[in-house]
Parts: sequence; C-alpha cells; structure tokens
Amino acid sequence: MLSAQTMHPASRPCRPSRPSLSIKSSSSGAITAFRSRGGSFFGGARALCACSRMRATRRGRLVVAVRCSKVAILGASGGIGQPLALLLKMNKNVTDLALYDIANTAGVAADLSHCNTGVKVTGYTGEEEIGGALAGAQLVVIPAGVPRKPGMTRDDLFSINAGIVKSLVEACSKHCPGAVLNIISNPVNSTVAIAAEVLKKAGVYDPKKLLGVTALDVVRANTFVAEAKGLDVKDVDVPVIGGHAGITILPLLSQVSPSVSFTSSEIEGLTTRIQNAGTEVVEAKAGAGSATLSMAYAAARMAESTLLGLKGESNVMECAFVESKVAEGLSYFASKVVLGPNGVADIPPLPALSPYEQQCLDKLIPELAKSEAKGVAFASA
Ligand SMILES: NC(=O)c1ccc[n+]([C@@H]2O[C@H](COP(=O)([O-])OP(=O)(O)OC[C@H]3O[C@@H](n4cnc5c(N)ncnc54)[C@H](O)[C@@H]3O)[C@@H](O)[C@H]2O)c1
Ligand SMILES: O=C(O)C[C@H](O)C(=O)O
Repeated sequence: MLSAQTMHPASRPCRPSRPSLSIKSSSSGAITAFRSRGGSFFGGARALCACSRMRATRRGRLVVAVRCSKVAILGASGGIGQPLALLLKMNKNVTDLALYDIANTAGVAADLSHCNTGVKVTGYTGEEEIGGALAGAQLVVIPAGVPRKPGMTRDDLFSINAGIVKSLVEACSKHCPGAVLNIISNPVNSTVAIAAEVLKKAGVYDPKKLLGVTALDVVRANTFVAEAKGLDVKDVDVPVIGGHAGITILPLLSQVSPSVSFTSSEIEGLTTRIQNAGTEVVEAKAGAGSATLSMAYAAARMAESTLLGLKGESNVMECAFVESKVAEGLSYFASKVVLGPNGVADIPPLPALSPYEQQCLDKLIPELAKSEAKGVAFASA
C-alpha cells in the first residue's frame, strides 16, 4: 500500500445512517454502550468511530455526531479522478479519501495529502491493494476506464470499459458490500446494468445503493438555460431524465425552476445542445479525451449529495440513473431521486411532460432498453 499519510485510525466503517448517538457511561466515566436516536443500545465504546464528535446535551446526556465518511475513488489518477480527488479533499463531509488506480496513485496521493484540510488521503495501486482502498468505504466513486475520441460514441467504449467496471464492482462486492456506488464510467446506460448483475451474482445487490452519475447533464442544462435566459445560474434547476448518451439525455425544459418560457426553436436548440455537450468537449479536446473538469465538478456534487443523504439530511435530491419503475419496459432510468440514509430513499413519479418531451421519451426508451440488455448479457456471460 502506498501511504501518503497514515491510515486513518477509524478503519472501522462508521454508521452513516445514525447521525446522532446517545452514550451510556459507567460511574468511572467510561463509555459502555451507545444507541441511535430512538433506537436500542448496541455495541460498546470500541465500536465508536474515531472521528465522531461528542457533546453533552442540557440534560447531561452525551451525544455523538457521527462524521466519519470514507470515500474511495477508483480511477483516481485519471482526468476526472484527479480533480475529483481535489474537490473531495476540500469537502468537510469527507474524513478519509482512498485513491485507487492501476498506475500513478502514489504521486497523486502524496501531492494531494499536502493540502492542509482535515481529509486523510491514502493511495493504493494495483489489484492486490484494492481491498485496502475499499475497506470501510461508505461511498465508492468509479471514473475508471477509457474516454472517447472524436468520432466515437459512448457505446464504442463498451468493449474496454465493461470489463473494467465488472472487475471493480466485483471488488466492491467483496470489500465494501454495503457501500453506495456512483458509476461514472461510460457507457453509463450499460455499465450500471453490469454493476447490478455483478452485485446480484455476489448476493449483495441493493438497488438503493447503485447510482449511475448523470449529474453532468444537469450541470450543463443549468448553465445553458441560465445563459439563454439571462438568469443567475445558481438559481436554475433543470431536471434531466432518461439516460446518459445522445437522445437518451432528455432535459425537461417544461419543468425548469424558476419557471421560464421557451419558443419551440429554443426548446429544440437547447435540447440538442445538452444532448451533444459531451461531444462538444470531445471535439474541442481533439483526441485528448472527454470532459474531465466539469465531470469532476458534477461528480463532487453527486458525492456531496450522497453523503448528506447518508448522514440523514432531509430533502436531498439529484437526478441519477438508478433501478426504477418510472419508465415502462426499463429496469434503469435517470430521474430525480431523493437521497437518504440508505442511498436512494424515493423515486418520485415523472412530472407531466410536454408533447415534445413525451415524443422524445418514446424515442429514447428502445435505445435505453438495448444498452441495458447489452450490459446484462455481458455480465451474465
Ligand atoms: N458519466 C459521465 O457523465 C461521464 C463524464 C465524463 C467522462 N465519463 C467517463 O469516465 C471515464 C473516465 O474518463 P477520464 O477522462 O477520467 O479518463 P482517463 O483515461 O483520463 O482516466 C481513467 C483512469 O482510469 C484508470 N483505470 C483504467 N483501468 C482501471 C482499472 N481496472 N482499475 C482502476 N483504474 C483504472 C486509468 O489508469 C486512468 O487513470 C470514461 O469512461 C469517460 O467516458 C463519464
Ligand atoms: O462525452 C463523453 O464521452 C464523456 C461524458 O459522457 C460527457 O457527457 O461528457
């Protein structure tokens, strides 16, 4: 293991679904047991994670706020992995950051560990070290795999990335079966199905804990709509549903917050731009890869929301590609989901779509079904 900093003392996974714990102590003051708010007493002081904070209530009870959050990034040395690691090193909800890649992790971890934030950074390289990266992780973010070059579709990446995602998720099923997975590797429309099949085979599949990251589509849609309408981008929210490739990316411009009106040609123009935004970056980078900085930004937003949900914060919502009954005939679909203490807490039904959006939805469903079937077939072979 390449330790840029020593392993955090809290190597035990903490319990993110229990944001606040009560303590029982002996007459000598030693902690003997603790319990979640309203729950029964369990464990002893030894089960307390080292980065939890204790405070006394006015009634003299000791309360512990659990704040240990280990996040692992698989593919951490890459174009997305590095800036994502930097953003998570700056995140106050993260305590431990495990960086895993097949190459160059030692340098990235050493470099990042010098930033004076409280997050402990550790680097791991190669299959024999992946267990250390994953042990105790509450959240695993996976941007490992090859990016597109001009002229390629995301599906063209399947032949390489499908195997990478399969082997990494197999490792997750072994070393952190209870963690939430955020899958970034393309083609997301197939890699999420691959991940689900791997987890099912290992007997640890929990649909609430597997999310394909489509946050970049929302980030782009917010930016483009704010620019087009002269709005402050921080106030704009555009839900994006469907999947993450070409026409499967469907921004719901009828549902923009704050409410704005568009002409038909504005709707068609913006929809096409949002669907092609990844290709816009691939072409601008001219062979040097695809979106990395905006993706790291979007992945950091998704990770932050996932962690806030795990910590019990209410009303945390993001669009994500998850197991869903929202669209008939599909097992996975991107829409707004509520994030909670166990991952996806709820998937609200789709809002009423405009006739244009309904037409787009009807067209994208067979595309998504094909990608899903391809992923399932690969994982089952
Ligand atoms: N979901 C999205 O919105 C979105 C957005 C942008 C990019 N992506 C996808 O993210 C992936 C990564 O893009 P990038 O620009 O960071 O690519 P990159 O080539 O810069 O980085 C990929 C990293 O993955 C590592 N890697 C390869 N095989 C691995 C394995 N078996 N285990 C661990 N690490 C491994 C590589 O060593 C490299 O460091 C691509 O598939 C790309 O299409 C998705
Ligand atoms: O376009 C790509 O290949 C990468 C990513 O899916 C994106 O949307 O930027």
